[in-house]
Amino acid sequence: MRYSGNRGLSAMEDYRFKVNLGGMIEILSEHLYSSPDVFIRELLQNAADAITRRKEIQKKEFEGSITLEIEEKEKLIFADNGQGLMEEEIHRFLAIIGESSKRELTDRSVRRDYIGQFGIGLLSCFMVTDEICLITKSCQSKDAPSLVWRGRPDGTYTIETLQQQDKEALPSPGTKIILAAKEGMEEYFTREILENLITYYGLLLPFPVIIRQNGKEKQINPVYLPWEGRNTNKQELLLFGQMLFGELFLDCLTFRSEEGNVSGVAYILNYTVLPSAKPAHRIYLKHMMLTEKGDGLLPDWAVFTKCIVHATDLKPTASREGFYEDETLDAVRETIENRLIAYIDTMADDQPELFGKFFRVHQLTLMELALANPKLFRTLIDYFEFETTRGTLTGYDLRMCGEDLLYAPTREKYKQLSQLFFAQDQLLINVTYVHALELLEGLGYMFGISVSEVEEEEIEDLMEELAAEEQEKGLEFLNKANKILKDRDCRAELKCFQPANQPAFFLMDEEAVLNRQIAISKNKANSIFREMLNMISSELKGEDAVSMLYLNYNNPIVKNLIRITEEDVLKIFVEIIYIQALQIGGFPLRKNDMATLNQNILLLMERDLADKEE
Ligand SMILES: Nc1ncnc2c1ncn2[C@@H]1O[C@H](COP(=O)(O)OP(=O)(O)OP(=O)(O)O)[C@@H](O)[C@H]1O
Repeated sequence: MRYSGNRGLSAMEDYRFKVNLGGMIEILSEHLYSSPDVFIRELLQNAADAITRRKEIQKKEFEGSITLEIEEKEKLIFADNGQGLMEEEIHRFLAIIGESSKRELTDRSVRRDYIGQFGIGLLSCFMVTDEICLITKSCQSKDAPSLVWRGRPDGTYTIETLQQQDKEALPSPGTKIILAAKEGMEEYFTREILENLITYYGLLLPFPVIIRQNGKEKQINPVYLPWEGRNTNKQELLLFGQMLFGELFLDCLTFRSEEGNVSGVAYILNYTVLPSAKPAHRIYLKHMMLTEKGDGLLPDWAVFTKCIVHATDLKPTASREGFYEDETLDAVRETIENRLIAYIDTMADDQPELFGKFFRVHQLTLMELALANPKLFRTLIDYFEFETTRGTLTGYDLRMCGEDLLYAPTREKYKQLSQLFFAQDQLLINVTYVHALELLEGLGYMFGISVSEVEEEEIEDLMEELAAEEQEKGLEFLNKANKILKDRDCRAELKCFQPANQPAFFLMDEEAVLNRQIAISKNKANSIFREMLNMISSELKGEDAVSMLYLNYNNPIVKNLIRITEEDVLKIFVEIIYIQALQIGGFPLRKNDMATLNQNILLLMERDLADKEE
């Protein structure tokens, strides 16, 4: 009892918090642990720590081992030959929640060689059982007795000392944990589930982990890291990956970071994944499976890999499902990142065939990667492909062609111009594919090549002026044609260009294209939407947005047209050429365009028939 000084107030008493263990277990199972599966992880972890501790105490060689004995759907016995516990340790470490023998006694800091640290892991067993029975014998004294501790979720426990002759007494140091299946949790006591779980969590443990059932034993782990120390060749590593992840991989590479003492293998997926994909890795801490999420540890862009990673010096979060973000983690990520980049870089030169496959499968991810990383850009840009008027060209072809690089910014523009550029063997690049423009601009920047959007002048450069006397001959015709096209916001010009069989080439201003699309949509739209479209079109330059119809003087039909004097006949031809040029360029046709075309074709047919009758 304590008194509150000399003020004459009543006595004040100190009370102790009490913990409702049932409530705590509920919190742990519902909020901290992702599923009851983790009880196997916690048991393995404690056994591994106990073996580490015994090695430390005994200072002489002994081989640790863990055995899981299964009584199908009823019971499991989880045994290790670790350090075991004395009675006072049981009272302290098992009975006080949050107390752990794995912290430094002096400053309570976390010991780097142990996996556990919080003193709550064992409670996870209550997700699958109503009683934890732990039989233990300490290695610290020759005469240490076998003790039986029984803990229940209501917070009560008992300790019993066994006599040496008792059947359950342990012959040598270690700990045995016996769990009976809680109602409804029998599936966690089946061979199938337990073997899966123990392999998943304990595959990389450095001492044998054995499953025993009906007198038969099976070891589930190789006891060494397959990618370290020994001369495991690539084929073997690929087989290991196939066994681990259950799929075939294109290739694999190993990595190692001294910081955090991290090493592992990155397996290259054999199929395309979206850059936003979240692959399932296997990330182990101190030989125990920790998480499938590579967040923070593996570069975000490494989506084309599945990795198995082992770390000893990274700090896990409380839920043990990830790592704390700190400088060490950043350094490890950078090392893995550099290794992957170097791998891609050298693969391009050393294994061109494999690189070709890799490149085809992961093109989209590699584009993003190249754009974010100048070093990789330099390697990869030569392999990306671009659609051009000279066929499909790679980045390498483009940077070696020795020409300025012109591109069409929209699909429509490319469609309009490609015929003209193609006919004169001029280069025009379609950048409307994902990342194409950024890659092209990056290429220009890196190799000092001019990259620009195609302008009207460049288009006009592909067309020749008519000789002076021909121009004069064509003037009257042009005036008439312009009169015919006036209502269509279009101006005609006479030029010479290739291909000669193309009578006209239509070039529409970007805003004129939009105007045309709006006009078409307005016809179909309801009144509110029509209002909106009106507002948009009023902001465009409207009247000034004039399109050009370049009539090709190299074309025999156009040459003949110039000689036609009857205006009604000329109108038929000019309108047909105009609408046909629209169609070739892939422009949206207005409602009356098709009607005009049909009407004109009929008129031509009538004229032709009338001529024949005469
Ligand atoms: N197999 C075992 N052998 C020896 N001691 C054990 C064993 N299992 C548990 N203990 C003791 O019980 C304590 C509590 O275990 P528990 O799993 O609850 O927490 P922890 O391992 O210390 O930390 P964490 O909650 O991070 O796992 C341990 O610190 C250890 O002293």
